[in-house]
Amino acid sequence: MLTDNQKDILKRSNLNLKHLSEEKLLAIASRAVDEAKLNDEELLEFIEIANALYRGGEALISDAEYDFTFIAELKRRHPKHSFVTRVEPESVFAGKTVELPVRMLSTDKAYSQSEIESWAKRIQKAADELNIAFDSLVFKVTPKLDGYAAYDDGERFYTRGDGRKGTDITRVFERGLQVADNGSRGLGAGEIVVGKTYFQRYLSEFFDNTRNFQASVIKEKDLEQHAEQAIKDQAAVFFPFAKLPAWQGSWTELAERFDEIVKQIWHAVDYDVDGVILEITDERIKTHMGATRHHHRWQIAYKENVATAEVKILQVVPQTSRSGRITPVVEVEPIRLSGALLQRATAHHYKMVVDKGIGPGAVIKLARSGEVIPKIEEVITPAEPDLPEQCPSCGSELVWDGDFLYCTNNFDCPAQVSHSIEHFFRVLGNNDGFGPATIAKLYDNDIRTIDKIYQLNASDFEAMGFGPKQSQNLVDQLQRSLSEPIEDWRFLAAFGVFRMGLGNCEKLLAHYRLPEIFSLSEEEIVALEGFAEKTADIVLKGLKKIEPLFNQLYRLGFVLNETKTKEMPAGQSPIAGKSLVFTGTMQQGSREDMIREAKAMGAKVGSAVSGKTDYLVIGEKVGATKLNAAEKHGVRILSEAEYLDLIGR
Ligand SMILES: NC(=O)c1ccc[n+]([C@@H]2O[C@H](COP(=O)([O-])OP(=O)(O)OC[C@H]3O[C@@H](n4cnc5c(N)ncnc54)[C@H](O)[C@@H]3O)[C@@H](O)[C@H]2O)c1
Ligand SMILES: [Zn+2]
Repeated sequence: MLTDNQKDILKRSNLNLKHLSEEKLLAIASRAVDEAKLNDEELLEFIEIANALYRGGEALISDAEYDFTFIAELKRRHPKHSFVTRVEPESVFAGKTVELPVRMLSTDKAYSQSEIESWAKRIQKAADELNIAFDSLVFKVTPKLDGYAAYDDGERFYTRGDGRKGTDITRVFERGLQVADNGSRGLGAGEIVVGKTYFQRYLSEFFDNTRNFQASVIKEKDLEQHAEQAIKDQAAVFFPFAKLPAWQGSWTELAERFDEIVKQIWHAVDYDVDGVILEITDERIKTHMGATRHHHRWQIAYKENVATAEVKILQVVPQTSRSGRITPVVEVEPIRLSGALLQRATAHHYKMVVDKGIGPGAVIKLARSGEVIPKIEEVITPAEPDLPEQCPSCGSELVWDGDFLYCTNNFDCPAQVSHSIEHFFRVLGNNDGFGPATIAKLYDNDIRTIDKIYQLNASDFEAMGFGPKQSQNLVDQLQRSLSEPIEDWRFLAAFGVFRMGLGNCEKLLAHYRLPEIFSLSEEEIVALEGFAEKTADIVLKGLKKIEPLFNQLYRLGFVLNETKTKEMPAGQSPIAGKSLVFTGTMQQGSREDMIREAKAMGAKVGSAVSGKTDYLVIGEKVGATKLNAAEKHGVRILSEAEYLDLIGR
């Protein structure tokens, strides 16, 4: 049974059990029902409820189960779902909902030093792009408080809410809450926490856990007497991140003394801590790297991985992918890890297989970090690897390109051809029947391109050995794929151009219409959000390659829903035709992103203020030159918030 407190939280969050019964909810929580057996609605309802209960201080399951079992399953089914890509909402507190002064995001997470190293590489790239010496950068490590995120602007106090809008809980300060360490008000983001030792001694009798206690401090209009006392005793405080004990130093030192530094910072405070936060301190890098809707790219949380296991490798099987890359699939002795049965692991490429000795008999440490197929964390006992000499599909010679082995057969490697066809029908998503077995049979009958498939009629299928019923069904399904409407970006993504997954196709088609994308220049692609120079080059080459097939299929008359274009019609955009200059550090995203958006809305964006400038948009830490110039020319100055208001965001 759910407790009364839990029921109360669900009621306040406006969550009802629609797809699950209470019994099933609890059965899932106790893992008596496997997550894979849930349909999408049930899985999502379970996650929503777990999240609300967690935020309300009455968690139903452990964090590890939440992250590695349920969110991992959701991520596998719907990688773009808002629970994966945005800040998870919290909505259980009494008080007025208000816009937050700055956006409060979640954090990106890493569970191994190698993931931290990849993050540092992204910082290095940003430093290179800005001509800043990477070695001169200061990294900062602080404890990751496991309390309640809140923001103190000096006057008002807010919960994190959904990251954009929080709840005004200024009353908590009015009730006597202090800032940790005799700190002053107005230090920005932090967490409401309670001392561990104090909790054990005075509060554990009345509250299940610290989270439960912290939630009660925020949630209740009338404080419980022990909570009131804890505030008086300054055991429960607001701890601004700016006041946290920190390690600071260069990347070289951090990488060298990683374990030691993490351990020291992890234990630097007497509060519940669920990791450490690593971030870069240089404002230029922060602005340059910006943020996703979920986290700042210049910050990352390092958490301990609870789900690791040591297993023996049975064999490493080469598989040829759609692009001809040979992927090593590592098969291991089956093992259960945080609830799931694992039988295989990913090694990124054959270079890694060779370097690390990933061969039959080797013992490896697996970590399940949010992905369904676990990563190889460490090779404990290496073994001689088996390197494939030929493509496992067509027997052609293999060549190395960088870290990867490739099949040299670009025309009729069965694996490449079949995977491309399969990919096409799967991504379209408006048909059934073209799975691996069907496609293999077509391949054997010399039907090896998608346009040829669309020319087949029922008797052609029958002649290839498909039964009469299946043959008719295949023809019906082809017809259905042509007449059932799909988004144009989905259609484009089905061609499997390297780097043009669903997301990038949608971005591209928000600016250009379908056939015209084939005549775009590299500059035009680079100008779009998310397309760097290197990507643009690869995308152009990829588009060239599919153009003939695309034209043939496009002519068949698929029913495509056009993506809504980003450009607003002039007159409707409040900044169309206006001349803008952006300066300073922006809080709501990177300056580059804002500039791109402004351009897409029809504004001209310059770098210097002149008599022609309409608006100067200022972030934080603005130099005097631009401000003086604006004053001199009578240019209207807008704060970041005023600007976002103006464009209606
Ligand atoms: N058990 C459950 O049922 C359940 C349900 C939902 C979420 N969760 C847990 O919550 C996590 C997601 O929560 P989240 O979005 O708060 O993300 P998160 O765990 O990544 O934490 C992000 C937050 O860390 C805080 N933070 C703490 N110390 C900090 C420091 N030193 N510097 C900067 N920021 C610091 C910030 O307030 C920031 O908002 C999940 O990974 C999961 O483990 C558990
Ligand atoms: Zn091949």
